[in-house]
Amino acid sequence: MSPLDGRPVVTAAQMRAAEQLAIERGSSVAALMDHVGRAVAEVVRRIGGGGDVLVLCGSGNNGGDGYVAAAALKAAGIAVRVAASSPPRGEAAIAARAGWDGAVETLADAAPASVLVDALFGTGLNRALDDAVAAPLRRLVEGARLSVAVDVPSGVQADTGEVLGPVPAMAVTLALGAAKPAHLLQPAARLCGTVRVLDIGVTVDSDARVIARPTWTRPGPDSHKFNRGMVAVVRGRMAGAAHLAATAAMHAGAGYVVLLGASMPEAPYALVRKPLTDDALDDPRIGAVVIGPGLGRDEGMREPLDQALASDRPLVIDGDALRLLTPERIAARGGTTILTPHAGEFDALFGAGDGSKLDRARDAATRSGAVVVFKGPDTVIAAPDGRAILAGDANDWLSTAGTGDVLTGAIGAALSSGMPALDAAAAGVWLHGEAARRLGAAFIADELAVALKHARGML
Ligand SMILES: NC(=O)C1=CN([C@@H]2O[C@H](COP(=O)(O)OP(=O)(O)OC[C@H]3O[C@@H](n4cnc5c(N)ncnc54)[C@H](O)[C@@H]3O)[C@@H](O)[C@H]2O)[C@@H](O)CC1
Ligand SMILES: [K+]
Repeated sequence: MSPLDGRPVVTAAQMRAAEQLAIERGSSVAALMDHVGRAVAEVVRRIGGGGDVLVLCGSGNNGGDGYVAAAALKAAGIAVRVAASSPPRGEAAIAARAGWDGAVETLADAAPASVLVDALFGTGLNRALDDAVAAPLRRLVEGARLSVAVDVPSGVQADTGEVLGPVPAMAVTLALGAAKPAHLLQPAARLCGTVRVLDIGVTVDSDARVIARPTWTRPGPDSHKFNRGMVAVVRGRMAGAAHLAATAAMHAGAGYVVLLGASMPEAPYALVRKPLTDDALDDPRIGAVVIGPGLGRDEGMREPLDQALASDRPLVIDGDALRLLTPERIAARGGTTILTPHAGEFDALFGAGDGSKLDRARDAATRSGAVVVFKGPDTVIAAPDGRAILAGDANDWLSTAGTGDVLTGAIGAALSSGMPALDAAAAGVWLHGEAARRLGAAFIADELAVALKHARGML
């Protein structure tokens, strides 16, 4: 059982393919189910505090896992009961049911236990739960001290993170073999509680991963202000937003941050202010140009945006600048570009789609040729080559003005240090998330920008 950080994220189809490969190499569905069920039982025994257990089993292989777990718990001396939504279908699940020698109650009649194990539906869910299942599930989760979902909470769509109908929240979810998008994407992620990956003896790989602590070198004896990373932030109509991004870049560890479009010195004096002259972006030491926070969406702001697009410097584009662009225009730019849209900006730029957030971010990255940071309570970072990084579990207090500007600045700092674009985007998202976690509640964006230094200090 291990945390999600850095682990592959797989769809149901990818997971089935990995399982199929394991089967071709000599395993079987029954053997995998046996492995899973026993591993689930071991975790439930450890975290269940010796309390009695009720295992809810569905008709598919998720239910099969449940029967194996129940039998293993019983063998370990735990008081365990089983209730089923319908009889098992499929050879392995039928065999697993046969391995359980106790009674099988109906969901409607089952009384709660102190520990509830939800093995009703996993990756095979294809529609909302019937009320005859949803209502007892809710009642039994409410009546339990601890609820544990096997693979995903029943009622969530594993690939998209959609919640099909009202589904109760679990305390713990045991992701089998690998994380699924639903463990990170909202609204499903909120219903998963603490997610741990359970090794099931199947090798999985994917070009999507869960965000992990970045590798971001600290200054050394050879460091000076320019080789630590030089960030140029373009100021627009609302100077405060660009100022937040610039402050964030400094506290994320950039060596030299210049605010372009301003000239009067003012605090903080570490922030260099210069006018946005025609050659302002020509300095080859600039490791990242940040444009968009507070830029303004009026036609007058097209000029600085054109200048930034024409420059050969790595570019981070956020906020208003995204409203003045098309994916084709960004793709035509070439070079390194990172886009950081929230949902509204994303829809305006790429169109409102109905795929999963992961699919939409990937499609946007392909179309624009840019790394796309599709931010929100869950953030998906996608690269044009198909790689993706998912970050869940954001501090809800980030939903306040200016925090997006801070993220843009943090990503700018990472990019300016020479990191590849996908890594830089992920490093900025990680730092931003960690700073917010440290601040706790009701912080403001100015504090978040400063708190980046504490998160940076952890690296
Ligand atoms: N494929 C494998 O080799 C393994 C799969 N494992 C488990 O198998 C799960 C996937 O198994 P399945 O593909 O059998 O799928 P599920 O066990 O998730 O359930 C699918 C079954 O439920 C029905 N169903 C779907 N939505 C329903 C709804 N709302 N109401 C009523 N019935 C509904 C489907 O028609 C199907 O019969 C994984 O999540 C995992 O727990 C593990 O046992 C390890 C091995
Ligand atoms: K489940």
